[in-house]
Amino acid sequence: MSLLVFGRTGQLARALQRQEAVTALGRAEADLLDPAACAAAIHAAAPRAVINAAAYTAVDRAEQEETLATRINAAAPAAMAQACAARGIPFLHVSTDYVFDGSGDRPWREDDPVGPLNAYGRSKLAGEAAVRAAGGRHVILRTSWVFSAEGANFLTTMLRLSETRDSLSVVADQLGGPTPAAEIAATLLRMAAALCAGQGGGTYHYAGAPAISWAGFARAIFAGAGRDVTVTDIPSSAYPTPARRPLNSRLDCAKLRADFGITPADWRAGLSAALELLEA
Ligand SMILES: NC(=O)C1=CN([C@@H]2O[C@H](COP(=O)(O)OP(=O)(O)OC[C@H]3O[C@@H](n4cnc5c(N)ncnc54)[C@H](OP(=O)(O)O)[C@@H]3O)[C@@H](O)[C@H]2O)C=CC1
Ligand SMILES: Cc1cn([C@H]2C[C@H](O)[C@@H](COP(=O)(O)OP(=O)(O)O[C@H]3O[C@@H](C)C(=O)[C@@H](O)[C@H]3O)O2)c(=O)[nH]c1=O
Ligand SMILES: [Mg+2]
Repeated sequence: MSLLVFGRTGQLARALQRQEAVTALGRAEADLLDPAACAAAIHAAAPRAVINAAAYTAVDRAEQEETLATRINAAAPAAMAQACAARGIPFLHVSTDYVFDGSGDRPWREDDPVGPLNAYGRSKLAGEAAVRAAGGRHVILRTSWVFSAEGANFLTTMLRLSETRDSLSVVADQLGGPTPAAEIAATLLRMAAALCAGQGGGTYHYAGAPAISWAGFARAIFAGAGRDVTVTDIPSSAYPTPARRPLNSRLDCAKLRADFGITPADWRAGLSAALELLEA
């Protein structure tokens, strides 16, 4: 019995496949727009645990497509969690810092009040509620600012922009923890093993450290990649987007350390590793 992963092409799905011989289902095998098909895929595979690494992640586009985003980010995980509960196997789901409203100046804890500012955040929050409501053994791992050498993420966006630009304006008032996809994959695999061995579960935060602004992250990317791009700090108000984003996106990861002995990765090491891969 292997681990079943929903998602094959995304950042996290790829990292999971690289680290363990999981069965990964792409869109063609299991479309999250068809929740019943996702449940059927779990029953057919009879895995020892299920990790959902698929999601609707286009934050700005979600403002126009909230119904679609909610089907993928909430109805599908609901069906997956129910199927897992029925089979008595653990379900591991991934959520986001965007369930919080970004107020205050201390890192968010798992039991802090949520208040998403945008449609993507609302769809992910609905997914969390559905996974809990299914009543099975589960983990909801909230992470933030995921990056890797592949796929659509802030790192690959910055490198693409640096091909044609020698200066960029980047928001400096949104703070969070950039998180390497490989570290989330490793964490989920450790948690899956623990859950299969009977250890609890629940909602946990896992984000890279130390916290930084998007502008600071951009500077680290250009320094690491040896690209001569000048980054100018701007406030969020100077970078209008369809979706509002939280200012304080920092996640307090103490609970994961206490319960599972897992410490947040330093994103600077993950950045170096990703840049090395990109240069190879
Ligand atoms: N990216 C980020 O910065 C953050 C992500 N997260 C969460 O982490 C998890 C992993 O995200 P990440 O790997 O970055 O996401 P990506 O955007 O890299 O990948 C999304 C994956 O979901 C798949 N997918 C989307 N729609 C469907 C569908 N209808 N049916 C089947 N598969 C579908 C995509 O497949 P296809 O290639 O076919 O489109 C792709 O494999 C998600 O739960 C996300 O919400 C949390 C915090 C930050
Ligand atoms: C390209 C660009 C972006 N920005 C800003 C916009 C935004 O506030 C910030 C990051 O841009 P992105 O579009 O990469 O961010 P975004 O897509 O909102 O990233 C989020 O994705 C979802 C899936 C999550 O769950 C979150 O944790 C988070 O990672 O940088 C600039 O200021 N200048 C720029 O040139
Ligand atoms: Mg994005």
